[in-house]
Amino acid sequence: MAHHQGVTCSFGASAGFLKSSCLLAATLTFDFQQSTTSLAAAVISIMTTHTEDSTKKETPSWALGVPTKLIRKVNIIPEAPDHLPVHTLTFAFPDVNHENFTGPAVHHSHVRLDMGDVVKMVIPGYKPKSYSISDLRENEFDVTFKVYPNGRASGFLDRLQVGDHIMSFGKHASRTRNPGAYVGIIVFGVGITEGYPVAKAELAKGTAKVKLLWASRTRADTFWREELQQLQEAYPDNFEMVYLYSRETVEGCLHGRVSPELLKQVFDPPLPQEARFLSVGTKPMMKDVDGMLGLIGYPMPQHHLLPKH
Ligand SMILES: Cc1cc2nc3c(=O)[nH]c(=O)nc-3n(C[C@H](O)[C@H](O)[C@H](O)COP(=O)(O)OP(=O)(O)OC[C@H]3O[C@@H](n4cnc5c(N)ncnc54)[C@H](O)[C@@H]3O)c2cc1C
Repeated sequence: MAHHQGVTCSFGASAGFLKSSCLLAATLTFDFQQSTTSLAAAVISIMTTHTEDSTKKETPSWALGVPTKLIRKVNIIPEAPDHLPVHTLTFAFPDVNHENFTGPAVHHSHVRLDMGDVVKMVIPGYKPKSYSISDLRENEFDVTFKVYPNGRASGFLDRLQVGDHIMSFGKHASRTRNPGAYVGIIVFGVGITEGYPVAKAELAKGTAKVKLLWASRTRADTFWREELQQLQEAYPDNFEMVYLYSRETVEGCLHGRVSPELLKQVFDPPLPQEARFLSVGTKPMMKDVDGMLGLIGYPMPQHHLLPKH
């Protein structure tokens, strides 16, 4: 899923460097004998060596990431014939100072969930792939992901075992916040991993009204329903959750697909000029939603909650 434009990094690595970085990543993933600290020190030293040896167009050293240890793995949607599995992986913050990250890479503790920042998971032999951080605690962070059939990145994450390391780094999404009293969030499927943290953050910031529309195929494709219910209870006047299912009719939920009419029905801000929107899904889905919002009186980018800068 491509939640947002332009955050996926493209790699122009030379064969030689790619090979050594894969080897390094593989070693770091499977050698559990060493401590994270010594692994991190090794990576930083290799990053430095690489910077000295490489030619301009090669993989930037900042994109190698640092060893990041998986400490918990929880299945939240089991695999079934009619839906794909979803897991939450909890990683410990890498034991590396923020100052050791260069370029656009940042330490995981610097990722801003309210701004839609991401963590880049460096998939060995492939490339860094973006994942929203679904929760950030004092010394650890969560990534919640759907496992796609033959998915290179999601398949690799799926095969990680507790105690394994993966190379990763944080990255700002280069967005600004365009405040408004009314925030509408439209998420498709696993896009809730960004939509829910942003909704929580907006409520914590005192946004008068936050409405979250979650479009899924069926109820079984959704998760965190209890957490979302708790958020509703914590902010009875400020938060509203709307479930929309395209392949199932469920009492109290909408049925159908996202359309201009549906968006008009769900989002009815008292002061339209105060309305801000965020959509999370594949690039075409987000583009479609922008078009639909434009049709019903919310032209973009004026009404974006988190426009790119
Ligand atoms: C900013 C950003 C944040 C993201 N956050 C998350 C997140 O929090 N959780 C998460 O699970 N993913 C997230 N993604 C998507 C993630 O980066 C990968 O694209 C996703 O895991 C699929 O990669 P893959 O290599 O496993 O699949 P690929 O090898 O790219 O594809 C494997 C198969 O799955 C299909 N497929 C891939 N993506 C989708 C899709 N979205 N819908 C339907 N079919 C698909 C492909 O068509 C192909 O057939 C995010 C993407 C971006 C850009």
